[in-house]
Amino acid sequence: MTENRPQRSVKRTLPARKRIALVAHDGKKTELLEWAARWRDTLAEHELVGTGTTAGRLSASLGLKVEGLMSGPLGGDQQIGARITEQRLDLLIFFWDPFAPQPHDPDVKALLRLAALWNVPVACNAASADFLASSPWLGQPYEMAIPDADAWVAARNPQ
Ligand SMILES: O=C(CO)COP(=O)(O)O
Repeated sequence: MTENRPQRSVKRTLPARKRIALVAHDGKKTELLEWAARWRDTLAEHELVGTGTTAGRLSASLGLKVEGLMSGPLGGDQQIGARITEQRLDLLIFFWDPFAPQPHDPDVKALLRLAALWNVPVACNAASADFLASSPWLGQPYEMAIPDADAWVAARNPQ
């Protein structure tokens, strides 16, 4: 009986130009906009994506291209989770609101679970986002370990 978690890992290299998701709940949008304004020049070096409302506000206030996915309550968190699973996202900055239950709380939890699973760096508030944005790894390739998905499937399908 194999333990019910991936037993092997493989290397994944994050590119120098990161694909960064920016997301904030309504009660945290102002904080995220203020944070992003401080880091505008840094963010401009990377590819930005966000849930619908957050992306629209960031794009307008920063004057940068921010790809807009679906709004969070309509499935945007799940779209970002899918990108993480497909190794198409490198960093998640998600100012989730600890004081406001969301209609899509299961989606929020699912997104944070996938980020933890796939070893994606996550910032949940301005201080952690400062640490990520000031990291020397932000502008360089970064090698990390992720679960070996092929080995996981093979172990569950013994010949
Ligand atoms: O709800 C969100 C994340 O869970 C964010 O969605 P919006 O950016 O559309 O407000």
